[in-house]
Amino acid sequence: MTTITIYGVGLMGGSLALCFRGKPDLRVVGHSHSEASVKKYKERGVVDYATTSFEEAAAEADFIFVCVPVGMVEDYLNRLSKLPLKPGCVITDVGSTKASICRAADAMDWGSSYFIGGHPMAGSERSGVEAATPLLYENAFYVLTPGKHVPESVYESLVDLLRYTRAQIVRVEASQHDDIVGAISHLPHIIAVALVNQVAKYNESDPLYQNLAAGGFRDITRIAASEPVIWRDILLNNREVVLRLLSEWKGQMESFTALVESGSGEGIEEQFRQSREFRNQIPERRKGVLTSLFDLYVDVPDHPGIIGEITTSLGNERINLSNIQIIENRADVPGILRLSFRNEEDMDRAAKLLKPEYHVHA
Ligand SMILES: NC(=O)C1=CN([C@@H]2O[C@H](COP(=O)(O)OP(=O)(O)OC[C@H]3O[C@@H](n4cnc5c(N)ncnc54)[C@H](O)[C@@H]3O)[C@@H](O)[C@H]2O)C=CC1
Ligand SMILES: O=C(O)C(=O)Cc1ccc(O)cc1
Repeated sequence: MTTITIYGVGLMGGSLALCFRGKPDLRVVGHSHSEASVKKYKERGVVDYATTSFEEAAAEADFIFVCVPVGMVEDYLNRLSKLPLKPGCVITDVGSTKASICRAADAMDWGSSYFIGGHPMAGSERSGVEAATPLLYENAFYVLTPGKHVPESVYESLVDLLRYTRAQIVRVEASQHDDIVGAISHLPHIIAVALVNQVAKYNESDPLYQNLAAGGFRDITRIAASEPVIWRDILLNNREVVLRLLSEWKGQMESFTALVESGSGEGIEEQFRQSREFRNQIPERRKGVLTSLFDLYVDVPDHPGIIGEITTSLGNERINLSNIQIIENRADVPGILRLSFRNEEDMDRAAKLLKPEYHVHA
């Protein structure tokens, strides 16, 4: 029997627990500092056993996943390194930043256990065990940052266990990871939050802003609804990278200001041409760090009952929808329905089913 212990059974830890739970010869133990959470983990059946005792949770573990906010990871690792862990125990984390966590872990005395940094590059703006799903990591990249002292066989044992997530493992150096994730995840979260807060201010004097904010605005600001504590820790932990990126971002904004000020239509077009080219090269159907849902867009004529017809025909074929949204529903334009699925197979089946009757696009 292999015991897997998860500290912090929230969105990420809970989703890992659901990937491992019930698999042959695996036992999942959850830890929380609060009694109420331990009760919840048990009631929801995400773990085989749950406890508030830090020591008891670690005692029999073969693998330990630390899934708490980034600002607490170092403290958890420090406490773990001082416990009599099972020889050969592999400790990993899921923190969104890697350089400072790995630096701190490298300086700890792990005895006969090993630390390997981890970051599953999938998630959502939701949080807590209530949002956990075993499908979270499917098709996503999962970064591992093993230090030099970690034997290959130990690294492989973690990779082997992570098969259950159906994620694609990538080995990256910790500081390179932080540079990349800073640009594709941390900066976008700041931009989304700043944009939403800017519009929220205008909305105070004219509520029409909120009413008209739909479609593209919702798309690029979904992540502005992310958990504040998690993001406070990420941005403060990746401080230097984030500050450099923000300074370069200011430069980007200044260039745009200059183009608009000088009326340079050609310059503006060129910016859009460049971004379109790079944007179109990004693979569409792999889950990235900013979760790409499996979405279909269906043009729907404006007649009563149409949405019911579509959802009923999907239901009859047992195709699960994860979300549904009417993007445009004015009298003068056809409506667009966005159907979101949890995986590619459901999306493809839905497209096949709906195509004969409706105009369906990705
Ligand atoms: N949210 C996301 O989409 C992603 C998050 N991560 C990383 O995963 C880790 C966990 O994040 P989530 O599962 O999203 O968060 P969450 O809020 O859903 O879960 C956090 C867990 O940590 C526990 N915890 C222990 N001490 C805590 C404290 N003092 N304050 C708050 N929570 C405490 C909570 O009880 C909870 O079980 C973070 O390090 C985050 O950077 C990594 C990839 C994606
Ligand atoms: O909601 C989204 O798309 C995210 O960006 C989720 C996310 C949050 C933090 C990470 O370190 C990785 C992924």
